[in-house]
Amino acid sequence: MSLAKPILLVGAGALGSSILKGFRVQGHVTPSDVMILDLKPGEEAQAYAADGAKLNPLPEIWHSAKTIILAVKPQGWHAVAQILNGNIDKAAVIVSVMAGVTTTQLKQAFAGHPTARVMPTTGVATGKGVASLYADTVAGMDAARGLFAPMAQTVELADEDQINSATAVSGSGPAYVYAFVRALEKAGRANGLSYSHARDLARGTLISAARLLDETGEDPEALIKKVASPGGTTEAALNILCKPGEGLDELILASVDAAHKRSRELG
Ligand SMILES: NC(=O)C1=CN([C@@H]2O[C@H](COP(=O)(O)OP(=O)(O)OC[C@H]3O[C@@H](n4cnc5c(N)ncnc54)[C@H](OP(=O)(O)O)[C@@H]3O)[C@@H](O)[C@H]2O)C=CC1
Ligand SMILES: O=C(O)[C@@H]1CCC=N1
Repeated sequence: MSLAKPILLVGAGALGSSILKGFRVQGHVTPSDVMILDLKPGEEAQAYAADGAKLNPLPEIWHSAKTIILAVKPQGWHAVAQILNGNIDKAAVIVSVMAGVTTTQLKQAFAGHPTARVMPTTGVATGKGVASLYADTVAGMDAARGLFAPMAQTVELADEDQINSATAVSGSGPAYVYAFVRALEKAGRANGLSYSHARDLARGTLISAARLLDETGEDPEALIKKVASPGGTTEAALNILCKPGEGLDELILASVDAAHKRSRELG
C-alpha cells in the first residue's frame, strides 16, 4: 500500500477535520506531510498548522502535492477545480470524498489525473471509521487505500454506481444512528427518567450493543433473540418498532432510498 505525499486537503470542514484527526490518531500521515486549503480554517486545521502543516499556502506550493483530497461540498467543487487547475502536478492523484460527483466528472475537470472516490464516515476521526473505495486505476485505488485503510474498515467497490448505495447506507448512516439515540433519550425522559439518566442510559446502551455486535460477530437477529424474552418487555416494544409493513424496516428502506436518490442528484 503506497501513499504519495505531500497531501493537499481541500476543505477542512466536518469530514475534512475528521480525516485530519484520523491521520493524527493512526500516524500514517503527519502534519508536515499535509497542506490544507480552507476559507475559514477550524480548530483541527489550525492545530495541524501549529504542528507543521502548511495552511492556505500560496498556489506555487500546491505543485508539490502528490495526493489531493477534495472534501468540499458537491455544490462548490467546480470553483475549486478551476482554482486548482494549472497549479497542481499533472501526476497528482485526485481523491474525492464528495457525494454524487462521478469519476467522469472528475476526469473532465482534472484531465489526465488518476482519480479515486471514497465515501468515508466521520468515524475515521477515531481511527475506526468505515470507507467505501472506488477507482478505475491502480494509482487511484492505491491512494484511496493508503489514505483510508489505516483509519477505516474499507470496502472496495467494483461498480461505481454502488458508491451511491454506500453513501446512503454508510456515509449518511452515522446520522441515522444518532437520530435513534436522540429518540431513545427523549422516550426515556417521557417515561420518567431525568435528563442525565436518559442520556447516559441511551448512549451507553448504543455503545455496549455496538461492542457486542463487534466482539461476538453475531448477527443482529441472534443478538435480538438474546435480549427479547418470549412474552417479555422487549417483545412488547419490538411488536411496535418492527411491525410488519409499517415498522423500522420500511422506514429505514424509505430513508436509504431517499439518500440514494439525493446522492445521484448531487453529481
Ligand atoms: N460530513 C460527512 O459525514 C460526510 C461528508 N462527505 C462529503 O464530504 C464533503 C464535505 O462535507 P462536510 O465536511 O460535511 O462539509 P463542510 O461544509 O463541513 O466542509 C466543507 C469545507 O470546505 C470549505 N470550502 C468551501 N469552499 C472552499 C474552497 N474554495 N477552498 C477551500 N475550502 C473550501 C468550507 O469552508 P466554509 O465553511 O467557509 O464554506 C468547509 O470548511 C461533501 O462533499 C460531502 O458530500 C462524505 C462522507 C461523509
Ligand atoms: O449528507 C451528505 O450529503 C454527506 C454525504 C454523506 C454524509 N454526509
